[in-house]
Amino acid sequence: MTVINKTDFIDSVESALQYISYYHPKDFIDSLYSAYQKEQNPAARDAMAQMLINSRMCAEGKRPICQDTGIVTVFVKIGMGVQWDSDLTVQQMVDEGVRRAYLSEDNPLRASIVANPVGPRKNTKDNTPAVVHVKMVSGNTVDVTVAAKGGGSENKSKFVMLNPNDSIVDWVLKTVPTMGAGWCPPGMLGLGIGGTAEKAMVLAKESLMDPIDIHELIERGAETPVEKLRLELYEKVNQLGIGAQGLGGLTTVLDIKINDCPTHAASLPIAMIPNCAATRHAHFVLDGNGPSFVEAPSLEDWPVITQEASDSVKKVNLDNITQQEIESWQPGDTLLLSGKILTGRDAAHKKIKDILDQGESLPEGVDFEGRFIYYVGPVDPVGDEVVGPAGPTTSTRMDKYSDMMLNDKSEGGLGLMGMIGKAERGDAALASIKKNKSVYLMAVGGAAFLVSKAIKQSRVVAFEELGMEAIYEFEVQDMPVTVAVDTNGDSVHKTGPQIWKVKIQEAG
Ligand SMILES: O=C(O)C[C@H](O)C(=O)O
Repeated sequence: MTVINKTDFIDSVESALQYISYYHPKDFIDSLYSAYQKEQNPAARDAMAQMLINSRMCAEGKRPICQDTGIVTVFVKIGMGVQWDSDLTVQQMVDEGVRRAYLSEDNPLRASIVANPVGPRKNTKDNTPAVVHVKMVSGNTVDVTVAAKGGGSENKSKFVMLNPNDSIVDWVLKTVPTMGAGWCPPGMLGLGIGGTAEKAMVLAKESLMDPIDIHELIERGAETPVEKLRLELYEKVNQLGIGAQGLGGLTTVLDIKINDCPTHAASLPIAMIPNCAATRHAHFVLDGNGPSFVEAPSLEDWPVITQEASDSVKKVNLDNITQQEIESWQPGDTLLLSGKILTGRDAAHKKIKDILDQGESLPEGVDFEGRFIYYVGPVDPVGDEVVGPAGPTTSTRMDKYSDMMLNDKSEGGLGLMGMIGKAERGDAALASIKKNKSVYLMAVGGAAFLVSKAIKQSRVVAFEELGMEAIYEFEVQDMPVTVAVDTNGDSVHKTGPQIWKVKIQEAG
């Protein structure tokens, strides 16, 4: 009989969560580096360069890869021969590990969990509770896989009940383009096939805990129907041309993982969950001999990459920007932004709308006229940092506020000049951008620590109670962004994938 001690379990969970916040798995680094080397679209290649540079900086500095340090998801397999020395449940022990890891003084992680999702969505402040899956298995150990799943990729999860003779490939190829770029490709797609609706979702999530090994499968060849499906989907999803950050390119997925199990004769449940560029998971086993700490990798596992200078880099001073200047920007231009920007994301936009709907005035300092907004929820700073990792959040979620933010003050809007975020904008937002001769710029999702180095000053302007969702004013210097939608409403997220899909087809 193995006795597992509460403290060993909690210490191991805490340590694993800290570890995955700053170390990408080696298989992910290798796979991203090989995609970077073969990429032919300069914009997608640059996005992957930023992700790789960011990853190495995080490993060196022990700071989070992404500002979204995720919802903690833990798979615990408990051997039937194990006895617990604990007054806490498994959920409580995991939550204690989460609390300690996220409130660390050396490397605080962002608290992203809100209670009462229907409302009032109040931040729990320590990133608890985690989502815990417990399975009883044979044996005398406790096997734990810890993951921290970003909200942007989790939001793009899909589920369908196909008929038994429907094509899984057709459904995946139809569905992936609808997911846009908010899941921060390139990453993995995890599929759960079979069981019931809820079983398929858990299978899909668990498949993402496996290492990237598609190239080994390509080399040895598929032997089972599931392996054949993995290879077919890997090839065909990449032929869609979506590319890194949805900019168009050769690599959209680094691997396709599939878990399957028996199902009802009438059913074919399919769950598909993407994993973003901030792939974070670690595995450890407790055998009664103390805590288990995952061994630190060698920095030699990371390639040393320098960003290639683009021909069309423009330096922009946002403090004296003119309408004429923004109208000269073309989709795909690289800009280095300096000056002051305001931030705001989901909760701040809702609060602004509620205030305006009640006919009240916005708090002092919240004046968006002629300014740029950055959609971000940063990590708290440590040491001499101005701000912790601060990469862009998915802009599409703010689409419905476009008219409110962009319309001229004379039309009841807030007169915002431009927006900075990640992923594509929907048709209503594009129409609003075009009508207001505004612009939308994108920063690279998954390069949060790198982006934060361009932020030289930070202060909270309003809504401090919203925590990371407060409105800040950042002073930035040479913050790298790409023009994603120009003042005519033309979007690189529409043209990029179209162009690269054709190029890939033509290359045969
Ligand atoms: O919450 C965030 O910071 C980002 C989110 O994960 C997203 O990708 O939209």
